[in-house]
Amino acid sequence: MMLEARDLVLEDRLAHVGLSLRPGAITAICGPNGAGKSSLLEALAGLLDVDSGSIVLGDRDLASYQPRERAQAIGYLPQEHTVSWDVPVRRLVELGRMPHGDKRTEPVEAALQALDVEHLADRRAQSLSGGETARVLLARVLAGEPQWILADEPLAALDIGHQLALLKHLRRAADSGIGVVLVLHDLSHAMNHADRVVVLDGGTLAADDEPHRALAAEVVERVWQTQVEWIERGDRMALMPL
Ligand SMILES: Nc1ncnc2c1ncn2[C@@H]1O[C@H](COP(=O)(O)OP(=O)(O)OP(=O)(O)O)[C@@H](O)[C@H]1O
Repeated sequence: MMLEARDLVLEDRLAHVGLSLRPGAITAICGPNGAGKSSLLEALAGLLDVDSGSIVLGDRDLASYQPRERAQAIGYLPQEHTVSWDVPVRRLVELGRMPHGDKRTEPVEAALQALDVEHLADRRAQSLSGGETARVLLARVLAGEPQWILADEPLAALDIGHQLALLKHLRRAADSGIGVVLVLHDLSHAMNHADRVVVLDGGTLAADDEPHRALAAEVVERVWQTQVEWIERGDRMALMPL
């Protein structure tokens, strides 16, 4: 099922943004601070009242979905990683099954393993480090086995090893048909791991294309106002500030 933003307008935050996202791919949303990335992701998750326009999942307006049905389809990880309940980690991840109303343990164990947090399963959730918290909250999203994973800066608190492990996992999820949408500040990760990059600037679309085009040095210079050069090594690219 496609996930579409149709002519979205949100006061001072998004202006006439239109996007059509296909499942089975990783889409990165990039842009400078305040560009509207989190707002767009929240809107795509059906969590914002927009001034005009709509979000359409499949052939229906997302607003017409029951909250439970929407939560089964879309797993959303917000930018703020707050844990309000000091329950054991496994219990927190089990809450990801809530939209399904079942107690299946297999997706919970798979999510704990995928995010490398099995060893933390019996720890109190509020006792975790920042990166551990981020991984546990993403495990809760994965435990719900959503058709779409929408994650706001999922790599920000992670060390490089866990960043790459998560990107590999998300690639496998995308290859299995899940739609993955990530807000990313790290343009090298977006370049190397996304199938498509949406660049926002001041609440409008500055680019929406395959990574090499959307993040070409001239686009980065224009949108981020920073001079850069891409260094190529094999099939990997690294961003070099000039
Ligand atoms: N709840 C809100 N009400 C009004 N304006 C908001 C709200 N949240 C964010 N904004 C403003 O909307 C604009 C876009 O914010 P948003 O959080 O979507 O940007 P972003 O691209 O995710 O930024 P960052 O990289 O800093 O996380 C900013 O100018 C921000 O100050």
